[in-house]
Amino acid sequence: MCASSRVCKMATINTSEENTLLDNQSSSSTDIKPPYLINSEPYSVAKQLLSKIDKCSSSSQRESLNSITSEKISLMTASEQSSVVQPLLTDLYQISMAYAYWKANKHQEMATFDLYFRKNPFGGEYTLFAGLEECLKFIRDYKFHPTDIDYLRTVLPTYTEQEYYDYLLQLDMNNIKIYAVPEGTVVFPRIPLLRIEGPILKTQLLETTLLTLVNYASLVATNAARFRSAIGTEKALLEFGLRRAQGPDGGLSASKYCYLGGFDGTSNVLAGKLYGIPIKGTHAHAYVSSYESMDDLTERELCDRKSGERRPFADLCLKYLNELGPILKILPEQTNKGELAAFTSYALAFPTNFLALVDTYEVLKSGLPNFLAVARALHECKYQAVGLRLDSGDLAYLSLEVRAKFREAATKFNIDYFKDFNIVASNDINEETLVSLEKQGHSIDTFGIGTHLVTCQKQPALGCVYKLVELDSSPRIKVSQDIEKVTIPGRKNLYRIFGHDGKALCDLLTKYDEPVPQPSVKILSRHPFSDQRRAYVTPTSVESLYKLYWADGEIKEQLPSLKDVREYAKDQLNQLRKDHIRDLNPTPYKVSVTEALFTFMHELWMKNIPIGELD
Ligand SMILES: Nc1ncnc2c1ncn2[C@@H]1O[C@H](COP(=O)(O)OP(=O)(O)OP(=O)(O)O)[C@@H](O)[C@H]1O
Ligand SMILES: O=P(O)(O)OC[C@H]1O[C@H](OP(=O)(O)OP(=O)(O)O)[C@H](O)[C@@H]1O
Ligand SMILES: O=C(O)c1cccnc1
Ligand SMILES: [Mg+2]
Repeated sequence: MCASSRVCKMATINTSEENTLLDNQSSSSTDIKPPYLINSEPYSVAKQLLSKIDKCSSSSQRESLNSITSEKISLMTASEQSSVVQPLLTDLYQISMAYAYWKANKHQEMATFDLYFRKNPFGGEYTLFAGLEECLKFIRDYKFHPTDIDYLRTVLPTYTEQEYYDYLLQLDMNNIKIYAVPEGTVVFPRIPLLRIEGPILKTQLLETTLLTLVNYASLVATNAARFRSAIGTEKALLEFGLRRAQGPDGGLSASKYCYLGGFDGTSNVLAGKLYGIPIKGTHAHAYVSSYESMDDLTERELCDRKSGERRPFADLCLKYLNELGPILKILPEQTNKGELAAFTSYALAFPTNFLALVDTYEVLKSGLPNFLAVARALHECKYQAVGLRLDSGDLAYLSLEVRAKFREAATKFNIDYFKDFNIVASNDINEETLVSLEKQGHSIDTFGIGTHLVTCQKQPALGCVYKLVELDSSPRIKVSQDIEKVTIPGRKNLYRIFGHDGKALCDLLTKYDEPVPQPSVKILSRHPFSDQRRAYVTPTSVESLYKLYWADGEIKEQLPSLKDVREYAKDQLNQLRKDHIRDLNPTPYKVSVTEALFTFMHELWMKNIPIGELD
C-alpha cells in the first residue's frame, strides 16, 4: 500500500488541524509524575524487577515481567513519594539543626520565617512570583520514608539518638501555616513572598526546598515575561530549550514557568503531558540533509483532499519549482534537490501541517523556492501549507525578503493566503535580539527560543533567602554591614496601594497588628532603611496581598490552573506603570514600611548592634 492511500484517509481530517505548527496537544493532567522522578525506594524495587527481566531466558517471560514492572512503577508513582521534591531534597545542615533544636528541647518554639529576595533579576524592576503550587504540594506530602531514615542513620553521628529518628519518621507539616502572595503576582525586593509560621524545627526543615522551588521558577517566569514584553502581544513565543536546559528537571520547570510567564507553547512533549501546555514544533536540519535528491523519495503521490483522486505530488513540486524561477528571479536548477525531496516527503507525511526549515543550504536561492514549490503543489491537492522556519543569518532582513517573495507568489499564483505564511525564527535569540528586531522591523510571526531563555544566561540565579523574623512572639533581626541585607523583623502584613490611574503606586509592609490601610485615608510610607526617604500616600484602592494557603493540615485555597495563573500574571503586569517595565533604566517600584514598622525595626536594630569604643 502506498503512502497516498494512507494520506487519502486524511481527506476527512478535521479542519481545525490546519494552519497550526505541528501540534499535538494532550489533555491537561497535573498529577502524572515522570517516572524518573520516582523516589529511591520504589525505584530500587523497580530496578530489582528490571534486573530479573534481563536475566529471563524466554521472551514471553520477559514480556510478562516487563508489563508487571511498568504497572508497578505507575502504581508507585501514584501512591509513594512520587517526586524528586521530598524531605531529603535539602541541605544537610537543616537536618543537623533540627536535631540540635530537638536535643535542646527548643523544637516546639513557634517561629516565623520570611522568604524573599533582595534584588530584581536581569537589571529589571519587577519579578514574577512562581513555584507556590509546588511548595504547597511539597508541604502537603511532607513525610520521611523509612528508607530516608535508614540513610540518615548512616550519615549522622552514631550518637544521634534513636528517638530523633522516631520523631522524624512521624513528622508532618500539619501544624504549620503558610501565608503567601498568589502565584503569578508581580513582586519586588524585600516583600516576603511566603510567610511560614510554626514550630522552629519544622519551619527550619523547609528552607532549602522552598527556596529551590521558588528561585528558578520565579527567575525563568520573569525571563519569559521580559521576552514577552520585548516583542509585544501579537507574536507567538515558543520555548525550545529542553536540549540546552540544566538537566531534565531544569528543562521541565523551564517549560512550565515560561508558559506561566507568557510563552504560548513548548517543544517539550512531557511538559505538554504533565502540565497541559500546548506543544508545538517544526523539524530539524537532519531531516533535510537526510535526502540527497528527488530519487530518494519512496512515496511520490498524494490524494486530493476533496476528491480523493491520486495526484503525482513530487512531479507537481518540480513543475511549480520551474514556474517559480521567473517569479523569484532564481534558477530552479540551482536549488538543492535533496532539500526539495525532504520538503516533499515532509509534506506527504503532514499535508495539513507543512512547515519547512529553509536555511540548510541557502534561504533565498534554495530553501524559499523549494518551500513555495511544495506549498503550491499542496494547494493543487487542496491543502494549505503553514510556513517556514529561519534558523540562521540576519533574521530581520531574511524575514522581510521572504515576506516580499510570499506576496509576489501570492499575486502571481493568485492565492491570497500565500502572503500570510507563518515565518518562524530561531537561533540563539535573547531579549536584546527581540528588542532590536522590533526596532529594525521584521516580518517574523513566531519565535522559537531556547538557550538564553531557559538557562537565564543574563542572570543565572534569583537570590531568594529564608530568614527568621520572629521566635515565640519575640522579633528577630539579622543585622549586616550591607544595609540591603538587614532583615525586616516580626510578622508583617503586605498591601498593594493603587493610585487614581488604577496602577500600583507602592507596596506597604505593616506590623502584623496594625490596621489595614484604607482607600482615601492618607498614610506615611517610609523607605525601610533610609530616614529621609518618605512620602504621604492616599490610596484609591488597597489590595491585601497575603492569603492563608496552608493551615490545619490542608491547602486552604482552591489552586488555579496553570493557564489561569498565566492570565493572572498578564493582568498583574498590566497593573504596573510602563516605566517600571521598560527594558532600559526602568524606574524602581517603591516598597515601603509604615511609620510603626519603621520605628519598631530601627529600635530593634539599635538594640542589637553593640556600641564600639574608640581607642
Ligand atoms: N537582525 C538581527 N538583529 C540582531 N541580531 C540578529 C539579527 N539576526 C540574527 N541575529 C542574531 O545574531 C546571531 C547570529 O549568530 P551567528 O553569528 O552564529 O550567525 P549564524 O547565522 O548562526 O551563522 P552560521 O549559520 O554561519 O553559524 C544570533 O544570536 C541571532 O539571534
Ligand atoms: O538557539 P536556541 O535559542 O537555543 O534555540 C534552540 C535551537 O535548537 C535548535 O538547534 P540545533 O542546532 O540544536 O538543531 P536544529 O538542527 O534543529 O537546528 C534550533 O534550531 C534552535 O537553533
Ligand atoms: O520544533 C522545533 O523547530 C525545535 C524544537 C526544539 C529545538 N529547536 C527547534
Ligand atoms: Mg539551530
